[in-house]
Amino acid sequence: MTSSSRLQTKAMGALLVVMLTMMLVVGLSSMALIRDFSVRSATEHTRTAAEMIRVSLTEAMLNDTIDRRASMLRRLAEVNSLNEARVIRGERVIAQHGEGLPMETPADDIDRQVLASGEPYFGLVGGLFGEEFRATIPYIASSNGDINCMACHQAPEGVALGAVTLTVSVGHMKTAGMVTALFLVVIMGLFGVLSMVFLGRLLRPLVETTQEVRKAARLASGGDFSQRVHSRSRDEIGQIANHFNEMADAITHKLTEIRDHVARLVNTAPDPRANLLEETATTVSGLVKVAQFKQAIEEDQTTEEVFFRISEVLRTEFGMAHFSIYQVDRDKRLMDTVVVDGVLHEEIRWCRPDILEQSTICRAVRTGHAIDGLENRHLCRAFDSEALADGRSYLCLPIIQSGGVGSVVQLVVPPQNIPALIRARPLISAYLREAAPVLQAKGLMASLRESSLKDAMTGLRNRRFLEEYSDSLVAQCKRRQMPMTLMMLDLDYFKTVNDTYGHDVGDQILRELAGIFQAHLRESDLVIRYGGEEFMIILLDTGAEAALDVANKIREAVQAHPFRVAGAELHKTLSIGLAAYPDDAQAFWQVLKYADVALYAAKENGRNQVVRFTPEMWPSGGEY
Ligand SMILES: Nc1nc2c(ncn2[C@@H]2O[C@H](COP(=O)(O)OP(=O)(O)OP(=O)(O)O)[C@@H](O)[C@H]2O)c(=O)[nH]1
Repeated sequence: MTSSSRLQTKAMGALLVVMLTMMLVVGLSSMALIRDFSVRSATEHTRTAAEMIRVSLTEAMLNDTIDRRASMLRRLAEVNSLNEARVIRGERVIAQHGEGLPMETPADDIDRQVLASGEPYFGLVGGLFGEEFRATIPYIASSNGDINCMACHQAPEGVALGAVTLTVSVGHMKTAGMVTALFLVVIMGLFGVLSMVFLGRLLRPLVETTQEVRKAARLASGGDFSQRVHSRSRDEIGQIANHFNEMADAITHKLTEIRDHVARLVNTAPDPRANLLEETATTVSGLVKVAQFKQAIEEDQTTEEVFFRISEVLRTEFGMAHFSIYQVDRDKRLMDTVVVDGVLHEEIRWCRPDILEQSTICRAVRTGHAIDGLENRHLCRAFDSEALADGRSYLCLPIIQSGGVGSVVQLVVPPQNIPALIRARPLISAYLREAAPVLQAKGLMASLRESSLKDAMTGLRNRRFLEEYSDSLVAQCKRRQMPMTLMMLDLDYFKTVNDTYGHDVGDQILRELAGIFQAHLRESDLVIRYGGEEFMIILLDTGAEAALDVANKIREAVQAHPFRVAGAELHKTLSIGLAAYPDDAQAFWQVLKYADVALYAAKENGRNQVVRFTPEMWPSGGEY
């Protein structure tokens, strides 16, 4: 049963209870009133009859016809519609005139009590529902009035000479009362039925309206605001329907507006069949997370942190298990994996490895467009053939930075996860759109920083790099308990090159020299242009002895190298000073100074040689 019909049932039930109570009260009270009336009229009737009997008996006594009193009583009873009329003698009369007729002796307690008390008795025979009324009325001796009782009776004033017991039928009055009560009850019953019909008609618009409002509200709570309520009247119920409809219109309008705005934000077409409320709420909460994500990545320090955060979003927010994030080096046309399946710097897994060497093999990099391998799995030839055979699909989303593809997010799913990825795609794209400018800014910052630590002419690290990283180099050596050797290198008689061939040729020689250094060193060794034509090489995890070999190899390589300048072939030599940490000194800058002192010694000794620092070279023996 619906709540609205419950309302109707309640109202009808209440009316029914009221009507039944009223019928009962009216029925019973009308019966009681008629009974009361019948008792009163019977009382009056018997009083009158008693008086008539008294008068008749007195006259019979005076006329000496008292012997015929029995038949007289019968006639009087008939005339007065009495069922019974019986005269009883009191003790005084019996004493004066004898017992009299048998019927004249007291028949019951009431007779005796009335004679004794002199008080009349009136009552229904058989209780409240009796059909006969009985009156036993005493005849009191009195000298007053029109007849003096004491003239005939020897009795004191006020004594009951006798009494008369009369019974009269009140059955017809009882029947009349019941008929009246029944009539009233029937009338009220009819009135009740009419009231219920009327109430039902009155309640119907309320019931139907509330039923419709209830249904519409239930649908609205689930996000469907299409239901409208039919307005049935112009009263408050009709107004409720109208107000509800206006409210539903306003909500639908506003929500549609919000949904369209939100859909534009995530670059997707709103689905008119989708649940308005749920769709909007889901997208808005997704966008809130995107905004939080943006705030977080802006505070990240490196692009790597940003990529890892994207990876975490893919894993936790979208439940992606398999994906790759590639970073593209546009200048060199290379690309590299940053994250694979949530792990940083993992081996390439979901594409042919040759895309790393030639980024244009990657379709997303080449075209700058999203590559939708969910619909057509054979769209990109670089997708891993094993994954393809496993039935997996892919979606590759390029991240555009500085007008080109800076990175690519590749999502790999089994067939059953394709619909979920299609649904998630707009929001994933929203995340990547937010990440793009942040990655660009961070990349720019990183390259700016990188360039500020590099020498523009040779591409080697500069003196500023040394200033920034010397402490961490020492800390690293201490932590790993490894040695480190510093070399100071200086071209011999470089001034003459400048003077003879000009500065440009001098620059070219310096650049070539940088190439020779790098060719003879390990990846972990650091080559720094210390200033002018002076260079510094730091050999990590290398003691002075091994470093001497490296230094000599470099020196020999430079000596053997033909610098081709202005159509001529030029040979240059190099002097190298060398000092070791921690053997020569504990402080970095002191080791550096000692290397410089050794270089000076090499120059002094005739150039084109490697000199290892010895304490005699620093006669003061003091701290730097
Ligand atoms: N072309 C060019 N020359 C530079 C650069 N930096 C320093 N030089 C020159 O290198 C020369 C260094 O000369 P000096 O320090 O007198 O020493 P040297 O001629 O190399 O003789 P040594 O005593 O053997 O060092 C100077 O002429 C500088 O102008 C540079 O970046 N490019």
